[in-house]
Amino acid sequence: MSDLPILTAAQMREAEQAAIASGIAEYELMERAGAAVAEIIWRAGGRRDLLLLCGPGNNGGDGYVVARLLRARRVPVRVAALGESRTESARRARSSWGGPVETLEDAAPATQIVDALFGTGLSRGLDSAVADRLRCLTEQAAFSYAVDLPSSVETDSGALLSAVPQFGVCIALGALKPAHVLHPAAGSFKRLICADIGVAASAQAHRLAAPHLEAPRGADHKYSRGLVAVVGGSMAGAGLLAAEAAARSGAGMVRLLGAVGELSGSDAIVRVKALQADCVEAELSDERLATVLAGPGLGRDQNAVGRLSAVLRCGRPLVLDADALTLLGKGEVGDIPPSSILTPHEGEFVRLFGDLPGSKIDRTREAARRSAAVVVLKGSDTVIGAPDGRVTVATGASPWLSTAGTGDVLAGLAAGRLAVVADPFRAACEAVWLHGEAARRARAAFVADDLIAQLPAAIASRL
Ligand SMILES: NC(=O)C1=CN([C@@H]2O[C@H](COP(=O)(O)OP(=O)(O)OC[C@H]3O[C@@H](n4cnc5c(N)ncnc54)[C@H](OP(=O)(O)O)[C@@H]3O)[C@@H](O)[C@H]2O)[C@@H](O)CC1
Ligand SMILES: Nc1ncnc2c1ncn2[C@@H]1O[C@H](COP(=O)(O)OP(=O)(O)O)[C@@H](O)[C@H]1O
Ligand SMILES: [K+]
Repeated sequence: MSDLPILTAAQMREAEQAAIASGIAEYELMERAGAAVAEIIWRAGGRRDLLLLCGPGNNGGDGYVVARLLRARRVPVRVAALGESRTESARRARSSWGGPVETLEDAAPATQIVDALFGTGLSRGLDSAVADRLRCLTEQAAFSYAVDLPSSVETDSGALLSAVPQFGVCIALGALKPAHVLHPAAGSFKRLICADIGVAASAQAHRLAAPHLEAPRGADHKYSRGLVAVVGGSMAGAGLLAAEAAARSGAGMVRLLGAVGELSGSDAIVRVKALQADCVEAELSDERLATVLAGPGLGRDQNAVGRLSAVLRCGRPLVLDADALTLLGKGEVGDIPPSSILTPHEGEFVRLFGDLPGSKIDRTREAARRSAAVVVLKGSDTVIGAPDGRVTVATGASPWLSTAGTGDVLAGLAAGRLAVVADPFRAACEAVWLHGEAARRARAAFVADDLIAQLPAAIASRL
């Protein structure tokens, strides 16, 4: 997994224009795109018969290049087009193909199908007859490819503008687009390949990459490795899950502040009786504390408000989750201290920041800017935003994560990694990646505790 750049349609056009200004002709970019796609299809499908569906723009142009190149390798290729080509490069690619062009309605199914109808230029949903035909042909093929994007997905938001069939492979050209990583669009293909076409793309948004972690050094001790306090509350199990995750995150020591004696769990976690706000305040004055986590199981009553206020005043790097976010959203406690990590799910996010416009990437970035905090907006696509505009998006997390308590594990993990690396954005990225990796290792039907058990192996895999 690499930290591939993610570009919006406009940013991609800018990158393309810069490449053209540097002396690469637009048609040359189309040839490169077509060659990259043809190579991928050739390697997987060899001489299996293939049907290319070509649209009117440059996405269709890429398709004609693919058709020509695979015909040259003696693949039985047919082309079906949606009208005439409307750009100069696409017309050139079509005339270089020079073979027969069927209509979409008349085209018979094939073993391999390539959707080169629309890419970043899609401006509205497909006509229902076109969407139906695309679905039918795709479902009947054994191998299916979407060139750049599945036709019907909105490039910048990942929304579906009309029904999208399930593709086997999506081949992103030059860079990833938001629709490659954001749901629902990111669920419309099984595999994603990003083809390099020589367009230099620098971006503030990237796909989350596997982190490089460091093992403790000989001179380290439990305090130098990071002391984490987890401020528990009325739902003690959630606080314990978070504390257990923090304890297996690489941090040196974890204290769980709350009631003592009523919970099982690891004896490595130091239970500290701190039921009232003043006790929490006293405990959080320990200079050695590297991070404080509040939220999982905190509760929402007046006692929780008092405890959270003590947390917000303590001056340590914070991770705020669950009930802490809900109380902040209600405006019942103070402001969010800068450099905190916030880990909302969609509901908590809206309660905190309202109904922000734009894609999940835009909304997370704006929330991070407004709060001066690192915001981890969770879900099947988790977006991590920093106040300076950097964003990473985690893809491919196991849907088995949709089970109670996994958010508490993520919050504990984020607090632990923050204690280790002292950089909120890096800590949040590491935590999200490790969480996804623990889920991958736990395979299926796991509960939150099983994720925690997988954390040491997930960490060991990145040392
Ligand atoms: N960027 C790069 O570096 C490179 C980009 N390359 C490729 O270019 C692709 C982008 O090409 P593109 O801009 O020509 O847009 P594309 O998606 O082909 O379609 C636009 C056309 O479709 C039309 N149209 C839109 N929606 C419609 C609908 N629902 N139903 C019917 N018509 C509809 C729209 O007309 P409209 O009616 O909106 O005016 C317009 O005519 C990109 O994805 C990649 O594959 C590579 O070649 C090389 C390097
Ligand atoms: N369908 C899904 N696919 C992948 N990850 C998911 C899915 N649903 C939830 N998750 C992840 O599981 C965790 C759930 O967190 P949260 O909603 O706070 O649950 P809880 O409060 O029960 O712990 C988050 O890390 C989220 O990203
Ligand atoms: K396409």
